[in-house]
Amino acid sequence: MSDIRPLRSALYLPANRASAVEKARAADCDAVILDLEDAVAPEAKAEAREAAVAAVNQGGFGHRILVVRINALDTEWGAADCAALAGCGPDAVLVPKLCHPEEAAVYRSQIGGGPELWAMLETCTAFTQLPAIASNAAKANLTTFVMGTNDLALEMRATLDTDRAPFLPLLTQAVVAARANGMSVLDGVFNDIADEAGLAQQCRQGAAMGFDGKTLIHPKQLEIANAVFSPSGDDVAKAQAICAAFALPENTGKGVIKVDGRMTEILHLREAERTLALHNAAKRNTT
Ligand SMILES: CC(C)(COP(=O)(O)OP(=O)(O)OC[C@H]1O[C@@H](n2cnc3c(N)ncnc32)[C@H](O)[C@@H]1OP(=O)(O)O)[C@@H](O)C(=O)NCCC(=O)NCCSC(=O)C[C@H](O)C(=O)O
Ligand SMILES: [Mg+2]
Repeated sequence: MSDIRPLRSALYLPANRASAVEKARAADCDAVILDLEDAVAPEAKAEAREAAVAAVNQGGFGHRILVVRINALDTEWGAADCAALAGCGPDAVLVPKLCHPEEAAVYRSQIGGGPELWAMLETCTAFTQLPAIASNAAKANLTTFVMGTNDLALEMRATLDTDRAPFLPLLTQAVVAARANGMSVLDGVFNDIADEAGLAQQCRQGAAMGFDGKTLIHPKQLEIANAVFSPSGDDVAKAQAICAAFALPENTGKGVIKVDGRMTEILHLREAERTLALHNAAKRNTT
């Protein structure tokens, strides 16, 4: 479990906004996503692509997982984005609007073998195809799903508010598909930068649903996401108590014991070990 990778906070920024790129190098986040897609105007696509390649080559992002979100291959910019990123080394390339199971392999062949693929789940078609997309993911080293709730809301003609009632079945499907295939899964963005209470509520909702973390659009949002998606002091204390109880000589070989009055099985021990590993890894990522 020592290879656990915290993904509590993934900060998007337009790749062609130099001041934001500089801030991201020191931001308290687990991943940085340099965007070439919706945050970049059509006339600035080439400049943003060059800026992303320069930022990847320059490095300086420390422990942060460095991701570049490209334009889709069915746009006029997608092929050039893939070619540019094949020549440099981000940790991952985020594919927007993935719809069909065979698409990940096409992106993989254009980008080459280096970076992981991540994919946005943000079209209605993707959700009709999700089990097949997820079960094909490993072949293309597609490791992570990212919810695109803005695009989904647009296509569904649904209302995207803090509670996200219309999206709950889809959010759950994304988590289930990811977990069934050993993938990570990140929740969508919260657009109202000033609404800290709303962000906290939505982070708690995402954490309770099983997401690894949240995608974010402003540095002000990082602290809340990091706090909600990190194990709390109480979580850590409970996990330590479970590990300690199973380690007692009288509990050797037992599949179920009582810890603090609660039935506790081996599956709870595994969960406790994961909580402690995530706690330690998250501490290492704290700037
Ligand atoms: C939303 C913003 C355009 C707001 O920008 P601005 O009004 O300039 O904000 P501030 O004045 O508060 O900025 C203060 C400084 O902080 C830096 N900054 C701002 N945002 C970021 C960021 N995301 N990362 C790093 N640094 C950031 C600014 O550079 C300012 O510094 P300085 O210039 O020195 O004063 C802006 O926040 C922004 O562009 N956010 C990211 C937008 C984005 O990437 N969108 C695309 C991804 S979201 C998406 O597409 C969802 C998905 O696909 C879906 O379908 O749901
Ligand atoms: Mg989108």
